[in-house]
Amino acid sequence: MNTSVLVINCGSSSIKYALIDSDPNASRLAGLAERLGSSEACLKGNTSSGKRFTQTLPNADHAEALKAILERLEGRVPGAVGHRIVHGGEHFTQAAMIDDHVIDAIEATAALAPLHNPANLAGIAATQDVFPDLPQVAVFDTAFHQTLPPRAYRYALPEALYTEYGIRRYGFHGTSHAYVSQRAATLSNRGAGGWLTAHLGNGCSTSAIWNNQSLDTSMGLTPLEGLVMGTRSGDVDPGLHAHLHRQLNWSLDEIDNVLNKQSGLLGLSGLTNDMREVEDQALAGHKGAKLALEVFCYRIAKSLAALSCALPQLDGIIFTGGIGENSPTVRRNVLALLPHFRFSVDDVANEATIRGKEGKVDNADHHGPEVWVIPTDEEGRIAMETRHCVETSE
Ligand SMILES: Nc1ncnc2c1ncn2[C@@H]1O[C@H](COP(=O)(O)OP(=O)(O)O)[C@@H](O)[C@H]1O
Ligand SMILES: CC(=O)OP(=O)(O)O
Ligand SMILES: [Mg+2]
Repeated sequence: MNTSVLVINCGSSSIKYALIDSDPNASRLAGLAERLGSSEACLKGNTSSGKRFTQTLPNADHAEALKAILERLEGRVPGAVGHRIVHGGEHFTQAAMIDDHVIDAIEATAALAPLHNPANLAGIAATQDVFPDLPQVAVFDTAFHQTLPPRAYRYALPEALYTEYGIRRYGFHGTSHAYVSQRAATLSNRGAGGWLTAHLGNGCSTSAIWNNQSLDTSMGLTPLEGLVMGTRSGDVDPGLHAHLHRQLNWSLDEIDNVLNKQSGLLGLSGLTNDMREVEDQALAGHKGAKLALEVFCYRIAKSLAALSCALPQLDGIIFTGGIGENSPTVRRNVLALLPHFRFSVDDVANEATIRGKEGKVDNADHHGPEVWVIPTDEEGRIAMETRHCVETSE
């Protein structure tokens, strides 16, 4: 097979893409088409000579944005397309060649990831229109977490809700947790022992990984459970839904919308879902922003402490995602809330490890668990799994 893979990560109003060669030294064409469906959609990316470009796409939908993306690939036709699919339910423990059966299975789980799966399906349809003859592969966020044992994936609910309706914890961001934990195991002397990972982007989740296998994670049936996120509440009292309905007469759709789109950093700060602005405003003394930062960090620390129960031993912790990779403040605040774990952060290294830098940020001479910052590479991992899936199906 021609070994370059076009990776497509379709969100509801954006598409991230990357054209990835099997030679890691080859230049990677990558970019983002955002605000799709609005009058000022925009495509940003790089060219093989490293130049940045920006292109306005008037009123573009997913299909039009994909066409514009393909025109930016400088004539390089990929050998396969790899799609990020957020929810694969229990059907998929690894990547799968896309056919009608796989599309039906993705549709069947769409209700569990309403912000993600419908957009992922739109990305598949648009790509199949443009490349009807290329192999297309689905790489699932949930697949890496299929190693969770029942004690971690079952809710304490009547059994039939699991056996008949698949209501259980699935976990997400699997390609990211898998990539960063394997990278840390390669870079650290500790190897593939016990690692806690914190993927902190717009969506946020933690995971406990032992010997390259996920043993527990903070997201559950849907990507709403767990940590505070950009606009998602994370954990709330399960009694909240009934309370809001009975007291405020809110419909299920209204409740869902508030918890998914108006909560998290945005809800707490009353300002923004963007951590950069939350930090700036917190420094300037804005009460809501200070509270948002405090709750965000406390909930991450609490989740990491809870997940440590899944591990026989703790070798280190890994921060990744836009916030994990770029915010020394969040990393410092989270670790300060975990004094029993004997982390020892090197403040200079912590401040310096931002903007795509990879490294260990603890003091070299201490004996506690290590602290790593590892920029995630969901696209690289999706390309690797896509290539493997195509080659083993040939
Ligand atoms: N320098 C920075 N300091 C703090 N947060 C940052 C910084 N750069 C990016 N972020 C945050 O990263 C988040 C986006 O993460 P990212 O992983 O890119 O998102 P996505 O989940 O959409 O891929 C936003 O909250 C953004 O504010
Ligand atoms: C699963 C999930 O939350 O994904 P994202 O971070 O891309 O929103
Ligand atoms: Mg993300």
